[in-house]
Amino acid sequence: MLKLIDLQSYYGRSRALNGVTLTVPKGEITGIAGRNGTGKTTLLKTIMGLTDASAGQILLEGQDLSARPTHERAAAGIAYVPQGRGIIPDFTIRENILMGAFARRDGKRQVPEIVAELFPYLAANMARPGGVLSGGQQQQLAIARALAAAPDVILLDEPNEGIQPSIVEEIEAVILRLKEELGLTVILVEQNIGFLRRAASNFAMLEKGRIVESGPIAALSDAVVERHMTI
Ligand SMILES: Nc1ncnc2c1ncn2[C@@H]1O[C@H](COP(=O)(O)OP(=O)(O)OP(=O)(O)O)[C@@H](O)[C@H]1O
Repeated sequence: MLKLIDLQSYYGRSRALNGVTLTVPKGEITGIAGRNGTGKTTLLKTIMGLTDASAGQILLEGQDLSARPTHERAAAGIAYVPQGRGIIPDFTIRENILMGAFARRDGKRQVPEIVAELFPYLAANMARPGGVLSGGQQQQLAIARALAAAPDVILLDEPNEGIQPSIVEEIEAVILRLKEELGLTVILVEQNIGFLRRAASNFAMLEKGRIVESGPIAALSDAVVERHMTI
């Protein structure tokens, strides 16, 4: 279980998270929703230790990671798939994936077998540069890179953003397999409420850096969406 307790987070002196407390159940998908600029990305970055400063506790199976540097959080089992994917265009697919392997606790530097199972196209094109891939393929590559760290928890920031509708279903299927076949704990920032309702077991709705609604996914009603997501 991942427990976030009273998280505050800052960019310079500006506060972007203001007291976020959330329990993320093990082996489930927890959805994070909210309008633009409400702190969803900041929440994931704070879990990874990537904002300028933060306070509060981040407990992974009881171990407090909040004072640890990012690479130790990765080694503790948290992997991050950032918005925009962060692929290195001049690196090959294999090199992009292996970047994730540096966080592995067992020292193995290899492309995990599950990558070939989930992403046959990537497996068949390991020597191609990451930069030539489509948006959907780059998203697959970013997930593959995260899996190369052999994580327990994976943080996904709007994985369907900017991806062709025909590929969205494939990405969604992969996210469900991360939970069902690999038993990963997933935190999913997602604007597509339909997908959140299909995939997540719990949700938290952010507004101005705070959680304004949270609970089992059945509580993510149309009224809640209307109240906190329409402009
Ligand atoms: N690098 C940064 N420096 C300063 N302020 C930032 C930075 N990144 C985000 N912010 C501010 O922090 C707040 C939360 O932003 P964040 O990106 O976490 O929101 P979000 O909910 O993920 O939005 P979106 O849906 O647009 O990705 C916003 O007010 C934003 O302007």
